[in-house]
Amino acid sequence: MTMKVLYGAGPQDIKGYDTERLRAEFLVEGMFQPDEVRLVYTHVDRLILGGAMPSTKTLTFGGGEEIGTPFLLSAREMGIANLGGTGTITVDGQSFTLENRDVLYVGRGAQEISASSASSDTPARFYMNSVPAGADIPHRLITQAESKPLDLGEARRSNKRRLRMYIHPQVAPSCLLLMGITDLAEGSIWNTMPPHLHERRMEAYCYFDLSPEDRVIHLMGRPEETRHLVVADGDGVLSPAWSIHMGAGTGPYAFVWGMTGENQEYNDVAPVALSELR
Ligand SMILES: O=C(O)C(=O)C[C@H](O)C(=O)CO
Ligand SMILES: [Zn+2]
Repeated sequence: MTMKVLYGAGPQDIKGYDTERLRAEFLVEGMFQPDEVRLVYTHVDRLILGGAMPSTKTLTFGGGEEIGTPFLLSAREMGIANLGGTGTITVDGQSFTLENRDVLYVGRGAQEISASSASSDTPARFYMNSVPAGADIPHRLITQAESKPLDLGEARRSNKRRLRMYIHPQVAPSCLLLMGITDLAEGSIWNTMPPHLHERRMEAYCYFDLSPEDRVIHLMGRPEETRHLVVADGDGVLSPAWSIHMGAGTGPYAFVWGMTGENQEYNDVAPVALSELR
């Protein structure tokens, strides 16, 4: 297992960032590598994000040496979304089979986590978000069928999409983690349109199901001074509470969103009018 650290940046900092620096602070590349577990610890609300892609072997992790606790989840909870082929996550001997777009909630106190794929031809791609937690909540598999759907946007505005909530008070309660997956309707390209801000929660995205040649142009920053990141399949993006987050794809795509902060009120957002964007 590898763990990189990102320290985070504020709106004043990014005024002077060039493309390389902006990408270094906000874009997480290379999370999914065959037979590796790659995590990134960010000081943006202490969210850890990362990927595990078991191909030919079972990957075992869960030690806490990098973060100064006995185990990785001694004081944290975790959501694991499967973005690839069928796979299994075993948490302290309890096994869960995750099909594509199923999500596992792993509660605080888990010690040993292992990940394997049903087939090395179509390996599982396990995407993880972990945040500090104040209570022990039992591990729980949330299948796509159990998630709560929300249909947004319109085809004529190219922003029709179905958002599914998995780790959410009405579906599978957690301490502070929220996690879901949004799929764009065929022909639609815009996510999170119109955009919003939520000062009380940060957010992380992981874009997936893009063709190798396609990209998402992810918009970020203060509404009055936006920046963009050009994002490929499997890349993660950090969105601090001060930043908008929205994107347009050059081809089909989906993304996982994860949030943590002061509350779990999904609707606690401030809409941003498109006329405010610069
Ligand atoms: O397409 C969307 O809209 C989203 O998926 C929005 C994210 O869920 C989000 O930004 C939640 O705050
Ligand atoms: Zn948001």
